Amino acid sequence: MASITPVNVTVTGAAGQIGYALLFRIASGQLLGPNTPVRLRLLEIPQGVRAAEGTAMELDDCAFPLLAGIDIFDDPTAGFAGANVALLVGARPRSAGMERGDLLQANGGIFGPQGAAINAGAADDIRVLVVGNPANTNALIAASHAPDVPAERFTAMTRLDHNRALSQLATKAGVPVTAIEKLTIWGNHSATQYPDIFHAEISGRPATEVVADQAWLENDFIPTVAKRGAAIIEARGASSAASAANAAISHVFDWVNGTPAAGWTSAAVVSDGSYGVPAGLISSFPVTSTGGAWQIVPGLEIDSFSRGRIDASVAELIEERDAVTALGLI
Ligand SMILES: NC(=O)C1=CN([C@@H]2O[C@H](COP(=O)(O)OP(=O)(O)OC[C@H]3O[C@@H](n4cnc5c(N)ncnc54)[C@H](O)[C@@H]3O)[C@@H](O)[C@H]2O)C=CC1
Ligand SMILES: O=C([O-])CC(=O)C(=O)O
Repeated sequence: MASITPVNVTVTGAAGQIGYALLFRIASGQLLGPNTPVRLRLLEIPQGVRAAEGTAMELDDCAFPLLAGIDIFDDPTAGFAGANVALLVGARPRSAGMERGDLLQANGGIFGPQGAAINAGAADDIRVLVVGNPANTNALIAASHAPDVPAERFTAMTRLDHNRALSQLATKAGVPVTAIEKLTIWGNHSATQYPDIFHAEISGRPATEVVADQAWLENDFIPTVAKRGAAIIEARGASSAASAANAAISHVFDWVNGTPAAGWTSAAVVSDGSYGVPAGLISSFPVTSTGGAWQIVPGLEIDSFSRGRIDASVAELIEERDAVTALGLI
């Protein structure tokens, strides 16, 4: 039986391509589970509102039993009022000739005010997933503008990278993805990310024994996973949308409902200093979820190959943090 009070879910960039792949799945109950009604709050820029209205008409036309209402906003304060879950998808993409600093500046102009609006009016149990790129640093900017919200409630998405790695490893090993456990994405959602199979198991056996192929690992697996976003853009003429929406659904579902007893998944969460990642950075780790909170999997041994790769991606995160600090964005 459906519980009575709907959960308020705010989605930014609702009229974009990920938004279109995401909203119907949220409304059908896949974000929070089959007993939880949802009220959608769509946040767009003014130019996106008309298209969001069209999507809302289609959502109405699905007559989803769990969809308790849809509201559309172009003002962050209104859009995040009462939000229990916020999916920050809308972001400023890099355009031709744009420098890295310009990109960070433009996104600071989006994620700073959105963080402040979350701080001002979201529900006490607000959980935020940042999808819009550069996702880790956008999450850091939003969190820094929300001093009253625990930093652990701001996360960034590396679940798509995790799923990409699962799929590549399963294909190489000739097993279903369900045979694989304990794979990890470390660091930044960027080409420096490190997909780590050194703790992974395939049907209970060490993945590095099943796939004893260091050349494949270094020259194929790691670059394929890390550059998959660019490969999709090249092939499709547009960036990943349905797979990104799918990953966002899984991230939030697991956060709220808990991860299975065995294994772990990957998410970018605020570092507590684990694994040499400076405290306060939002970096991808192996994580489990219980009681509605992510926990970083403790105590894994990190060999020197992995250490170098993790450090390189974390160095990029530090650079991004220093750049947005210098720009006065955090
Ligand atoms: N973390 C990840 O794994 C992935 C992240 N992405 C990122 O997700 C973001 C969205 O991707 P798409 O949906 O394909 O882009 P899109 O360009 O199709 O849609 C973005 C939407 O955001 C809206 N928007 C822009 N600024 C906004 C603001 N301040 N408030 C509310 N809405 C705003 C735009 O009007 C547009 O409708 C991009 O930054 C993309 O790089 C994409 C795939 C994977
Ligand atoms: O590069 C992009 O805009 C898309 C992206 O993050 C991905 O597919 O991982």
